Amino acid sequence: MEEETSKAALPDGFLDFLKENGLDPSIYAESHSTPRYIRLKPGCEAQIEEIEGEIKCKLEKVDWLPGFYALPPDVQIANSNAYREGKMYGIDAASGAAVSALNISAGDHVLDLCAAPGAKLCLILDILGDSGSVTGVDVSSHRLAACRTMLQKYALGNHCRLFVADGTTFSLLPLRIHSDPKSCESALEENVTFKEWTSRRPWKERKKAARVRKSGAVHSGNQLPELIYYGRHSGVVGLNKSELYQTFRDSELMSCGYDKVLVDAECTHDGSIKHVQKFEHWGWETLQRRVLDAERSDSLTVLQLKLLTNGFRLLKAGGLLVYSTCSLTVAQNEDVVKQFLEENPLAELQAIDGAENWPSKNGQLPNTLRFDPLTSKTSGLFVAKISKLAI
Ligand SMILES: C[S@@+](CC[C@H](N)C(=O)[O-])C[C@H]1O[C@@H](n2cnc3c(N)ncnc32)[C@H](O)[C@@H]1O
Repeated sequence: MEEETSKAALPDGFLDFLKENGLDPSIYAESHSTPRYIRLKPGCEAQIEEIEGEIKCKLEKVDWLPGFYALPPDVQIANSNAYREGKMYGIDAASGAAVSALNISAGDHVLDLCAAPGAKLCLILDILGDSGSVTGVDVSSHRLAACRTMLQKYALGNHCRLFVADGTTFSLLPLRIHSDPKSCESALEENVTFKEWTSRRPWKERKKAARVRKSGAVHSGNQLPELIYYGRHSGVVGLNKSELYQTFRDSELMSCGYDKVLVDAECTHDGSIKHVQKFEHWGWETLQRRVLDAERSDSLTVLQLKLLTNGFRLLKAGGLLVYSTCSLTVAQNEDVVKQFLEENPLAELQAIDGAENWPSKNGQLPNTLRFDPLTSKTSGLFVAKISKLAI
């Protein structure tokens, strides 16, 4: 009966899309009761009762994912003081699982290749605390600007730098040597150093960045990555432009690359029930155009493979990469990973620690995982963990 209701609520085009991709529409049957999830900023756990009082509901601990809490789907948090003051984040538990699969430890240098709007990036920074670094990259300048706002809201930016760039060609290594944050020159010219970041950028610099964006150079990968934010301890302060934008040989990447890379790739979002639900308001025709278009799906798989390949190139030997999408189609997940493994003999799929207790199912490739909304009571997500072997 419930399945019938959900089928009736989904448009024919979407049902056809699910059928073509071998996906059972019943995974959306309980979508309207899927909980929403939050995590608390480290240090705010003692304030749980106060927060519960404010949002007028109990925070139910997610027993399989430390630090996460479930709430009924209709509870609003955006207007609460706790949210406004940056004490809690809205983030789906499956997203938390993707970050957990990276096994981040203190001091890691992490690359987040599709970072915006930044829910996973913030979690990574909270795990790292006062150590390591995070480099966030996204091709969309307005989405990455929202990510920067989030870093500022949660006071998380100290060890982070953000670049508007094409993740398929991004080529900057982590800055392992931290420079002197007191250096105080402008970095507009090659030979002067970056001073502390400020939101008030010189007019000339803003104009130049706008020109580059307008020309489409970011998308074509012909332009230097645009640094739109860097924290005091991100390693940028005190460098000059040529030091920041140094290029490296691929052989150097094996020892100097990132410890961890997250490729949370652009996808059709069909597994994300929250995303699908938005189309109830935007109109199902928009879903047809943005999600189901076959040509778009084909070019997406090419993009996903390129992002995964470049993310892996930037990983050091012994490092770990997580590939995730909020699509549940095999084409955007197992097929992409399979082709990538065939082309990259140094890549090996790894079991995800702790996943035996997660409400996920096995993917079609060994060690890959699928969170479907019905079984997991989370938003849909595919997760694969890949290590880079030494030569
Ligand atoms: C699924 S979202 C990432 C969500 C993000 N990781 C988070 O947790 O908030 C995918 C992102 O990929 C970005 N993207 C699309 N093509 C890209 C490319 N070629 N290089 C880098 N980012 C890209 C999109 O702008 C979008 O922000």
